[in-house]
Parts: sequence; structure tokens; C-alpha cells
Amino acid sequence: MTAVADEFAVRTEDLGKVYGELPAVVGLDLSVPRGTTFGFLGPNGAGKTTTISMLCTLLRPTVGRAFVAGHDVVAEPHSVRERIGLVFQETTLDLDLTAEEGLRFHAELFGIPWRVSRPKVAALLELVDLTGSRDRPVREFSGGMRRRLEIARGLLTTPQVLFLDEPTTGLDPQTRTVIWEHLHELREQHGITLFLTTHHLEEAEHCDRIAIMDGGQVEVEGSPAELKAEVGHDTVVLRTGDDAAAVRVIAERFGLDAVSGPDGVRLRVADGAAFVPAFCAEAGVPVLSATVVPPSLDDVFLHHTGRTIRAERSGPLTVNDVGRRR
Ligand SMILES: Nc1ncnc2c1ncn2[C@@H]1O[C@H](COP(=O)(O)OP(=O)(O)OP(=O)(O)O)[C@@H](O)[C@H]1O
Repeated sequence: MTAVADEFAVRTEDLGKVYGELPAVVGLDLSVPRGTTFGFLGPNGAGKTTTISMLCTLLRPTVGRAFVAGHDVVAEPHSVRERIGLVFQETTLDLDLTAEEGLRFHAELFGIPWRVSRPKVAALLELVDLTGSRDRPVREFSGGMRRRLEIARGLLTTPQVLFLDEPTTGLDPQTRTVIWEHLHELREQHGITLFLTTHHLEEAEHCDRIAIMDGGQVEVEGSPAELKAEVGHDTVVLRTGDDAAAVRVIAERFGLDAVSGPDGVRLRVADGAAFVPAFCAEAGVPVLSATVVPPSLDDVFLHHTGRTIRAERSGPLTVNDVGRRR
């Protein structure tokens, strides 16, 4: 353990994992301050689960080092395990047990007797709004209730860091909002560090900082606001009386490329709010509406990787891909 590592909930140095010939995670250097929410944003196959598995001591790194709550994941796996909670992508709840029985059983697995865990179980069920359903079998729970119960289970051992792999995947937007309310509450009340992976842009917006991961590498890291500001352009959508003429004016007077499509004329411009009145003054065609859209995290992803997060990789990553990208 080092003093530097201890300041951070998670810290990695050149961490990497190779599966056979496949470099799934390459050269990862991360420092996540305690008490913050950190998100790994990337498409399927980016290496997010592999990273989280190494940090949780479930997978041995091929190269590099990682410290969680100040402990080395390879040299001190037990110390790491004592300080973390996990919420996996796939549900691992026992569907035949009631919510309360499941939590009690989990606490006993960690050697915590019922007389000790009982008040904690009650408080956690309350935290995730499941007190009224504590005696119902989990089989009867909705996806959102199951996920909330898994979050409660991840907290039973009072972790310093809670790892969540795709915490709200497969849930409807309303349930996602509820789960995020619980996660924010957790952080406020207990100062816990949340480390999550996601390929949902809205989920990434909840994080203090995100790392955009693609092809096993972190492309860029920062707060969602910083990353969006760096993209440096807005998207403007115009509805005009003559879209073809509007595209010509934009090219001739402003030197910008615009495209005309079913939703109107669309272009990228550094400052959309300044462009719209300037265009209206010069247009020479009626402007029916103008919309300025600030950059989204999808634009950030596109900016750094050359493709949208929704686009899947066309095939598995190879050693040559990584060589080219480095
Ligand atoms: N046990 C394994 N053996 C071989 N290759 C693996 C193994 N686990 C993952 N991979 C490969 O490593 C790469 C990264 O996978 P990983 O599951 O970490 O990505 P991910 O970003 O979590 O994706 P998803 O969002 O789909 O969960 C992928 O190309 C995947 O096929």
C-alpha cells in the first residue's frame, strides 16, 4: 500500500488484460477520488466488464497494478473484498427467497449473524424502498425492484466502493430515475464511492467524471460538462422556406457545410446562439424555426472515436487494431 494510492478509492497504473491473443484492456491509468461517482462509458466489447472484474479481484490482470480502497488487488485481494460491494449485470438473486431472507442469507455468508445484520437489513430495505415487499419472494419482483434489492445487497458489508456493472440496463426510464435517486442518496449519506460501467449516455450524465472507453483503451477522461465543452460545436437545425437556398447561403456567406434532410437544414457551428441571428439577417429566405442543440456525450464519443456509441464494433478487436490506435 502506498500513501498516494490511499487518497483514491480506485487507482490503476498501466493496467491491462489479454485474453489469449486479444488485448481486452490496454494501459489503463485511473485515479478516482473517494466519495465520487465515476463512470466507464463505452460500447459492447469496450473492456468495461473486464476492468471492473480486475478491480473486484475476480480476474487477474495480465500487466500493471490496481489499488482499491488503498489495497493492491493482486497482493491483498481479501483486504479489497472486505471494502467493496458488487452489483453485477446479470441478476444473482435467489428468486425463491423473500427480499429479507436473501439479504439475511448474504450477510451470513459474510459471517455476520442475524442479530447484528437485522437492523442493517431493515435500514437497507428502507433505503431502496422495499420495506413493504420484504416478505415477498423475489420471483414476484419487477426488474427495477430486483435491481434495487441487488444494490441493497451490495451495501450489506458497508463497502467503501460500490462497483456497479451496467446498473440500469434493461430497465425503463422511470425505474432508472428511481435507482439513480437511491444511488445519489447513498453517496450523500454514506460518502461511498460509486464506480460504474455503462453504455447509456443518460446514465453517464449522473457521474462526476467519466472515462470514455473504446477498444480496450480510455480515449478521454473528464466531467461530462468538460468533455462536452471540449467538443467545441453546437448542432443547429433550421426549417426554412427554401432549404436548398439556405444551404447555399450557409456555404457562401459563412463558409460552413450544411445538409438538407427531412427535419430541415442541419449544420455544426462553434456558437449556435450567435450563428442563428446572423443567418436570419443574411438568409434571404424565410426562417420558420431554428433549434440549437448543445453537444451531447454521444458527440463526445464520436469526436474521440470517430463513431457513435450506438454503433457496434464490426468484429473483435485484434492486436493489430490496438497497435494502430496507440
Ligand atoms: N473470458 C473471456 N475470454 C476471451 N475473451 C473475452 C472474455 N471476456 C471478455 N472477452 C472479450 O474481451 C473484450 C472486452 O469484453 P468486456 O466484456 O470487458 O467488454 P464490455 O465493455 O464490458 O462489453 P459489454 O458492454 O458488452 O459488457 C471483448 O472483445 C470480449 O469479447
